[in-house]
Amino acid sequence: MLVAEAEEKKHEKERVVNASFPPLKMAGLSVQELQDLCKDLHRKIDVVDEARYDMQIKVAKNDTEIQTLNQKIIELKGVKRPSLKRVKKTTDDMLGAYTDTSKLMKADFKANLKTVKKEDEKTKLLKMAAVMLEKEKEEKKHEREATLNDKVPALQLSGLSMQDLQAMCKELHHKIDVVDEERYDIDAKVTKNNKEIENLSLKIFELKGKMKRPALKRVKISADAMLGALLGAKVKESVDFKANLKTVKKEEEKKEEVTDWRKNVDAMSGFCCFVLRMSKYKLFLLRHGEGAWNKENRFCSWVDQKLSEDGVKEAQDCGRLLKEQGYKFDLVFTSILSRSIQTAWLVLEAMGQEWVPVVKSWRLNERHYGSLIGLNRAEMALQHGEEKVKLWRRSYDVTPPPIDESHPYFLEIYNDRRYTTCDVAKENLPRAESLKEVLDRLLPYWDSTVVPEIKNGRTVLISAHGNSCRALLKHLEGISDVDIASVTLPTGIPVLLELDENLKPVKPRQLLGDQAKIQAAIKKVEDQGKAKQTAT
Ligand SMILES: O=C(O)[C@@H](COP(=O)(O)O)OP(=O)(O)O
Repeated sequence: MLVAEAEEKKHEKERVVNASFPPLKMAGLSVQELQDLCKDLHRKIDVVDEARYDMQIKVAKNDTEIQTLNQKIIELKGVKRPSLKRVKKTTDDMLGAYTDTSKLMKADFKANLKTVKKEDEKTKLLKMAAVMLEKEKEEKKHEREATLNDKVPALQLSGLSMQDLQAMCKELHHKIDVVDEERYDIDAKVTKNNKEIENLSLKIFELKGKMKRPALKRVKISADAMLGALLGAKVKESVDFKANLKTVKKEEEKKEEVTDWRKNVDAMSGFCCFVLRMSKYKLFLLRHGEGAWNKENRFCSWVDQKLSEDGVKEAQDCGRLLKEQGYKFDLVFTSILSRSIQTAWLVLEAMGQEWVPVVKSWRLNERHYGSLIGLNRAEMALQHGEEKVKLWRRSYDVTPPPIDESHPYFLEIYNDRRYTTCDVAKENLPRAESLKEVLDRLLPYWDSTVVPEIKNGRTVLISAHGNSCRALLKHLEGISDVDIASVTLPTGIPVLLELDENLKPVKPRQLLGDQAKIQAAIKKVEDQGKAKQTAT
């Protein structure tokens, strides 16, 4: 069986590599055409080699992460890592250690920082560390460029005969195959490592046994609705009967609190009230195209992942659709996470409106999923039940357990330079958020920065995330705390809101595009929280 599997993998690899670079056809080509072909092949080697190089770096990073996670598991199982020696060092010694890279690896920063009492000394050290990190990043960039240039030296075509050119084409074509095969193998390793990291993270999560049962939300619901639910009528999955029974004390409580503007509208005989109010402004909300971790079904949140290939296409399709429908933007707001920025760029490019200003703020970031970050939703549903995962993902005021320093992505997030640019100090940035907390941090930005632009007549696109857009929709449409749980946004689908002069919606939100596809995409996002077995 193992042999058969290995054979199958080999064929798959050959198929993929051959499909990316079909056989060489040189018959009948002129000298000029052969030169062009050489250039094209040379460029392709560059592209594949860059991809290969980046993946190799990722493998190295993942290997370190796997080691750290394994160590963590050993510790959690009770075998203690030998404690780090706390060396009392003067600030000058420490600064020396930071500037001397050979000592840098040995410095136990955490232990030492505790010994540095004065605040200004700590700041000095942190600044030095930031400079060091920046320098290291630059060095890595140069190293990358140097390695890539070495591997694919510049093309020399002048004075080559037709025969020479044909030989060179063959050589370059062969080289592409070699590099692409390497890239393929490394890619497979990245996928394997990702899976391993995911499993280890899950194991740690379980070992810590930290997961507190999130407080159940008390939903006010009418007695009739509850009886209906008990008798099998169609009810929302999120209803918590126990909590509800306690809230239903008197028959008067049958009166359901209606804060959803759409319900109010229904109560006032439907659409007539829309036509009474004029649409003054158009606002577009967009959840970015599919990100790498959306594809892997992992909670991505504040981890900075790029768009997947499908995500790039979604963003481009979205731009083309908006262009076809004749929309023009004056201003785009994004979060400070790459997937929302990349989406904004691709949309603007597809619309031919690249010049439109793009303004970024952490306040539009995805909801901070705390310690759930990096974990696979389906596996969490298997472990903790679909209901709980739904509460974490869709309830209004349940905050997931916070991220702490031992979390595998803690440093990647909080050491990122972008979080030194926020309008709150890094240590006051969230460690986990409910949807309510997202709205709390988003509203001041909306009121102070976005609203004035809209009221000045600018057509605004907000390219953000599933939950930051849901929070904004809740605010704008007055959706109730309960009903917001059933609002799900698919990736790459623009949501058009038509607003009156007070920025109140005058008609239901429109998800633009093929409605059947949109419904299928919404279902796909909802199903991410189901406990289906993931392939191993
Ligand atoms: O953090 C994430 O993984 C998703 C949302 O996850 P769910 O709330 O859908 O679980 O955010 P986005 O892809 O919009 O940036």
